[in-house]
Amino acid sequence: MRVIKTKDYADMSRKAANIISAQVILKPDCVLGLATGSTPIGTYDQLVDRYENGDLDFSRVNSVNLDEYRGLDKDNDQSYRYFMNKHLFSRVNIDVAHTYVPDGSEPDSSKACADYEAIIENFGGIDLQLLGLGHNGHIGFNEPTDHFPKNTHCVDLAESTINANKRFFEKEEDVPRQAYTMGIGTIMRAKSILVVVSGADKAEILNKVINGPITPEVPASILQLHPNATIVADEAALSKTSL
Ligand SMILES: N[C@@H]1[C@@H](O)[C@H](O)[C@@H](COP(=O)(O)O)O[C@@H]1O
Repeated sequence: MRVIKTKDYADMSRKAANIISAQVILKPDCVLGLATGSTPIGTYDQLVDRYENGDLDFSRVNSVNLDEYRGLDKDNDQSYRYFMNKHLFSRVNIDVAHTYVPDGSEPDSSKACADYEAIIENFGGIDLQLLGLGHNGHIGFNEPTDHFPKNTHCVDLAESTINANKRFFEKEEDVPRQAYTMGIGTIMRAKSILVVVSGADKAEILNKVINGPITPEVPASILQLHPNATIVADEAALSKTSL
C-alpha cells in the first residue's frame, strides 16, 4: 500500500485527480469505480477543471458507484445517484447511460445486488476504484463486522454511520437504515484502488488502516493486501502515523 502525504485538502484533491486523470488518459474506455461522501468532492471539482481545459475526455468512460441507500430513488436529493449527477456526471461529457449506481428503488435486495455485481463482472472488473474512509473504517458501506463480505450486498447501517449522515437529512427518521454496497471482495478485485482521506477526525482510524492488524473490524485494513492501492491523505489525517 502506497501512502502519499499532502499538505491539505486542496493538495489531496489535486493529487487524487491527477491519478484518476492518468487512468482516463491511458485507457479512455476505462471502468472507474466512484465514491460519495464529502471527501471526494474536491477531487471531482478538479476532474471537472481538467475536462473544461481539454485535458480529459469522459465520452468512453464507464463508471460504477460503490453504494446507494436502500429505499431512495434516483431523484431523491439524498440519493447517491443524485450526488453523482450533481458533483460530476452533469459537469463532464460522460454518457449517463454508462454510469451505474446500485438501484436503491429496487425493494428486492437479492435482485438489486446480484444485478449490480453482474454489471461489474460484465465489464471485466473495475480499473480504478476511488474510496473515501468512514470514521469506523468502513469503505463503501461495508461496516465493521466479523467477516469480509465477498460481493454486493444489503447492509444494516451502523448507528455511528446513521449519526454521521443525519446532518444531510431534515429529520433523523429520514436517514435510511439500509444500503446496497459493493462487497469487500468486489472492491478488492479492482485493478487499482485510490483512497482519499482528509482531516484530524480521521487520524485515529487511518493509523489503524495503515498500521493495524488486518481485520473486518476495520474493513479498510484489508487494503494492506491489495497489490496496487494508494492512499492520498493530508497531514492532519496522517498525524497519528509516523509518516
Ligand atoms: N458510503 C459513504 C462512504 O463511501 C464514505 O467514504 C463515507 C465517509 O464520508 P466523508 O468523506 O463525508 O467523511 O461516507 C459514507 O458512509
